[in-house]
Amino acid sequence: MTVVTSLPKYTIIDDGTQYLRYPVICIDGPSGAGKGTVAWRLAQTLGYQLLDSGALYRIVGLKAFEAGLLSVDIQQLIDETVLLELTKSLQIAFEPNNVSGRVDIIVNGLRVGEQVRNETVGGYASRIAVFPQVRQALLKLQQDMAMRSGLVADGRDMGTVVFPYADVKIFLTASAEARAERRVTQLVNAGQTADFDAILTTIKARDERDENRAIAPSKPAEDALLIDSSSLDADTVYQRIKEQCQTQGICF
Ligand SMILES: Nc1ncnc2c1ncn2[C@@H]1O[C@H](COP(=O)(O)OP(=O)(O)OP(=O)(O)O)[C@@H](O)[C@H]1O
Ligand SMILES: Nc1ccn([C@@H]2O[C@H](COP(=O)(O)O)[C@@H](O)[C@H]2O)c(=O)n1
Repeated sequence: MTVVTSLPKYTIIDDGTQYLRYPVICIDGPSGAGKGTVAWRLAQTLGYQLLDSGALYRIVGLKAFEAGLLSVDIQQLIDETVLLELTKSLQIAFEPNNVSGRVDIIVNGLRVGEQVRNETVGGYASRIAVFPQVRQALLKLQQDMAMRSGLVADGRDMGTVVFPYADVKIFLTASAEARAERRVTQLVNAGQTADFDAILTTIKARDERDENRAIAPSKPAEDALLIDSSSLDADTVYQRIKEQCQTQGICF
């Protein structure tokens, strides 16, 4: 029998104010490390909500591209004020999709297609993710998700910035080569062609941008458990994280 503990807890955040919140499990790490896969399984098993924070940045990146804010020349400056207005104009919601094993993204009432998940949009996301005002505009939406039920949050700065008080923090990584290989398999299984070298180059470029930006860089929280999944299958990763959750008092 699965016993789900999702009781609200009180916690004190910075300014001394007491907030009601539920258990939070953070899974941070680079693209292709397996965060989404394990986050989905944890959320399903525990009956928690799933925050796919990368999807937020992907949506803003895609909309910025469609609005002509992202030039092909990556060095060209982006107008942060315009980007902020665009970000604020987006009403974003998630809905679990049992077929894809990910959340569907609803923007201003319309479901966004799977194109948001491709590597090109991942690149747009990492270009707009460097802007402090954009990150700030997305912060409350993310934190509010922990006010309604238990939460599994997948991203880059879940444990360091968004939920510093989280019950469980995992930094899930894997070598760039292992992650590129997974992407190739994913694309081939979807009937698409895939160039390993091109994917590896793109992954490394995105890692570089995410790890070296001035605000909320991708890095493990001081109290995170580090897991390198390069030679671990997805089930082993899940079991390790489950053990860590149990150690922190989350019941399965
Ligand atoms: N431990 C694992 N071993 C091998 N393949 C894995 C493992 N975990 C996940 N995968 C596969 O690797 C691919 C990428 O996984 P997933 O989408 O979960 O990564 P991610 O970290 O969420 O990436 P992104 O941040 O880009 O969304 C998927 O096809 C998934 O099935
Ligand atoms: N908490 C987060 C999550 C994501 N990003 C940026 O979005 C890009 C896409 O993320 P995926 O997890 O969907 O691959 C990512 O490369 C980051 O640039 C972020 O900054 N913070």
